[in-house]
Amino acid sequence: MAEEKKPGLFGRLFGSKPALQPEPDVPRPEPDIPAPRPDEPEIPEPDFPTPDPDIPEPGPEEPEPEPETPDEPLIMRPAMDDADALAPEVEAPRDGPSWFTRLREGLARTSGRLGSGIADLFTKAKFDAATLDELEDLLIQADLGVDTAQRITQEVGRQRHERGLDAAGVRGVVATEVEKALADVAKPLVVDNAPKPFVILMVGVNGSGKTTTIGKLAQKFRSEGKSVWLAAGDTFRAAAVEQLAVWAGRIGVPIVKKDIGADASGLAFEALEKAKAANADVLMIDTAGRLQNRSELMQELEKIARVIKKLDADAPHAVLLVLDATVGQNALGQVEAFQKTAGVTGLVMTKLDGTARGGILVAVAEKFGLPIHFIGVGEGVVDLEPFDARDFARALVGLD
Ligand SMILES: Nc1nc2c(ncn2[C@@H]2O[C@H](COP(=O)(O)OP(=O)(O)OP(=O)(O)O)[C@@H](O)[C@H]2O)c(=O)[nH]1
Repeated sequence: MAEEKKPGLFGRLFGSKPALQPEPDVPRPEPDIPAPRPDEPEIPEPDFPTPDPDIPEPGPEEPEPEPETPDEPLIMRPAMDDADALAPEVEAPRDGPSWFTRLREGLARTSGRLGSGIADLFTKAKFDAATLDELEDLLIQADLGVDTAQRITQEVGRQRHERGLDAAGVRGVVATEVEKALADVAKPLVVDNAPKPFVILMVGVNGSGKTTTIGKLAQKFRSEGKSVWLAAGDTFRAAAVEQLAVWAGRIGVPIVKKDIGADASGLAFEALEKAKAANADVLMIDTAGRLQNRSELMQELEKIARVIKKLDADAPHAVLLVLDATVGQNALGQVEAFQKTAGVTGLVMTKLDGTARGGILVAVAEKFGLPIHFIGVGEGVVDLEPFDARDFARALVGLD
């Protein structure tokens, strides 16, 4: 019998259709880390000796770190350092389904449940107040939030009364109302280039998709011709550093990393120093996944932000909270906690393909009004795109 061919790392990162994630109640503590296959090119060996992990901790009360410390962080540079010389395999495929098609497919679980639920409402003898209550329940079950569900239901009731609505009409009203709710938060991430680099701090709970998102964004920036540096600030888990190094190697960008247990703020500081010296356009700093109720870990985030300000008073220029859509209502608590501690400036919602409750994005938008910059509907590099309110709203209810 022919052995089933497993997708390799390349397939997982850049093309193949991922298996849908289960819907966990809590964030998964240890996500799968893509491991390089033996037949794939090795990441280039560093030119630098392995540093002493005990780096001085720059802090506000402590002396400024010297520009050149003896314990240089490990910098892995890509074989090609030319922004135009992207390795061909990291180029996003130009053919294949459009983003909207992938978005629709990604949101199929949510739109399938909503769509069939709405269709069922029309099998009733009459569309009355009880039917509207059922519609409201459906919307709440899709995690759109009570306020939004009520508002949409009222609008459906009004339009049904005025002009009559069939199932498609109801889906249209839902899409329009969702789009209105999201219009103000759908904002692109603007990377401005003065002063360089634009520093992006990525935060979120374990397994939310931070590292993967950094890889996808780095690839995007590179394809726009920007020079990108990565900092492996998750100094708790060797696998996280390795995962980021795999992305860096494939995309062809330098990564700054230290041994496990090193101080994350010191690493961030040195990475910014190096990226500045290299005149990089963008520096993305990964951070350890943390539960929002672990105050000491949350304080570490504050420290990273504080320390890099010594080199650039405006850094980090963006603090992106990566939210896993499959955690449902937990996402609301995460935004609250990270907003307080890390000064979140924008959101990325991943794994919308792994849930039938993709409406959580609407609930988050309504409650916090934070910009939503990107959404993810799969593990592939093409499965993360800037957030568009109309596309999302239509895909959410299964409209073209
Ligand atoms: N289905 C699906 N999977 C995703 C998406 N985004 C990320 N993932 C997967 O989610 C898992 C966790 O992603 P990571 O990037 O490792 O998460 P992390 O936040 O860096 O995790 P920690 O290192 O534990 O903090 C990986 O298997 C990713 O491939 C998405 O949009 N859809």
